[in-house]
Amino acid sequence: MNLYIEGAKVLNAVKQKKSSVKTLVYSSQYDNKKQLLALVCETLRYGSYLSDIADQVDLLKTEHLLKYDNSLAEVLLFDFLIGKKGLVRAGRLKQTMTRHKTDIQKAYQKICEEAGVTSLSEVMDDQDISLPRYVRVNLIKTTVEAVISTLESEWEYVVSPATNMKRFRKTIKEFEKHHFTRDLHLPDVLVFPPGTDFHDHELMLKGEIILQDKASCFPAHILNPTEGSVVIDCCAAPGNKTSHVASLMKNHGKIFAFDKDGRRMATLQELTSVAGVNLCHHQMSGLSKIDPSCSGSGIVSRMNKFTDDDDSSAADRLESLSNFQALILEQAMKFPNVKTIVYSTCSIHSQENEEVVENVYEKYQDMFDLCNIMPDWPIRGIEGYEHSDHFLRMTPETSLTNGFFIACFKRKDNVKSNRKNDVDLNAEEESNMASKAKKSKKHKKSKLKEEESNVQDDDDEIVNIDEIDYNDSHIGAKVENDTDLCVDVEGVKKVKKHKRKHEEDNENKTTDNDCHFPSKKHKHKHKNKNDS
Ligand SMILES: C[S@@+](CC[C@H](N)C(=O)[O-])C[C@H]1O[C@@H](n2cnc3c(N)ncnc32)[C@H](O)[C@@H]1O
Repeated sequence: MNLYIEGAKVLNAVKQKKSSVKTLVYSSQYDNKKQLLALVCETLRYGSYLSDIADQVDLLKTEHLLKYDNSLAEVLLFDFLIGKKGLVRAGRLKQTMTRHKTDIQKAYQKICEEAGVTSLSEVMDDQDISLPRYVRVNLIKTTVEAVISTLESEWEYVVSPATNMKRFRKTIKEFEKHHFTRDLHLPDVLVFPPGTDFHDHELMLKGEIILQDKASCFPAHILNPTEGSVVIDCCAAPGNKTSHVASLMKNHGKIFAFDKDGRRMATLQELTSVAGVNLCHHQMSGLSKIDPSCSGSGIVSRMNKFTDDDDSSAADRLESLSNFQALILEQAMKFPNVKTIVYSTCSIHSQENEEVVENVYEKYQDMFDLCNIMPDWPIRGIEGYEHSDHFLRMTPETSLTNGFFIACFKRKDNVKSNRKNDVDLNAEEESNMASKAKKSKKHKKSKLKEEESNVQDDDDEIVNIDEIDYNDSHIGAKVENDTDLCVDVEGVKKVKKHKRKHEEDNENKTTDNDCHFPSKKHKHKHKNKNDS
């Protein structure tokens, strides 16, 4: 089977909007899906230029082998001109292209000259959004000041004068390669130029810093757990947010980390262990029949716009994802002593965000309030939803992060539940959860092994390009338990605690439903154009 013929078939079907690139590539008979996906995506990226070159050279009219197939000409031109290895195993198609080599190169040069570049990849690089490298300081092991001081031997710390996001963006855009600064919004996050490589850095290896996109650092801050809190991380693996919550709790309190995927859970255990987290109980959860992934449509990838599903099967998928997300959010609301719930996704789709939150809120508004988180954050939920103003959105263009969505609920004062069944059910659930956690601790290793062999590999259908996992996403509902309730591994115990001074201080700082970020008078609205 020929790569280019298959590539052209997929490309034609995509152009006719028959299905998404991913679906078409997976249903192709061509063995090397990764290679096929890369070829189609790259050809789409350079599409208009390649089509221009084919026109200028008159390839379609002069070469019967191309059968008036513009897509075939484009995939061939891509590998002929731009692809790293040139045309591979193209047989007679290669001879066809080679016959026109001089004309093709002339046309390519002309286009480059017109664009003022020496190669078309320069044009593409300008169009790609590269996000800064965000580094989260692990407060369990060190302090932000200590990390800055260590890093100053290699990088230059820049004190940003920015007081708003626009200026902060400017500071970062003007960064030189060796610059870094503190994040404007999150006190434990440092910002470096895109592509800064920390993977082998000693601070990384010691677990003192963690590479985590800024957007995904917001949920833990919005949850704002005090030391000693009890937190349930519902979809926890691979554990970045779990370890962040532990860091904010200074390793004091309890975290129940749930995930249904044994392999990812093993990663969570490794990650939290390197980070020195020792308050975490890991648990495989039930609900395993529901499609686990969110669309991950907010994750910045050069290929995203070409691989994003926008066909009807994707609509079905979005629907089942949002059903799952609503289910898990409702589940969190049913815990009778849960005080704060943070819901986040790295999807840009309103079906997984505003719709999920508003539908669940409608059912539970007698018990929970929607918090007005970070009132001064300029990008709110999609307009047209009743509570858009209460939601946070992030986009690569505005916040220089992956696309992200966050909502936060707080239990109304003195309202436990007006639904008898919920309370009964929850006492049982909490008890189950606690005893499962105990069991899990005892049999952690054997259970993991067993689950790993049983678990369906969610990533089976994922093809990575440049190591990007398109399906990675955050269906994270985090639950901070009422401080009056201690969910212990022995079982559910109600323990009246004296509120500690720092908790009272914290309460005094927090007004109504506003979370702990400083509020500003002016609110701006932004309609997210990316939403579909
Ligand atoms: C995007 S990931 C979570 C990322 C994680 N919060 C972090 O910050 O590292 C979503 C997780 O949900 C898990 N998941 C999916 N369905 C689940 C279910 N029914 N119960 C528990 N976890 C589930 C998946 O296995 C996956 O690890």
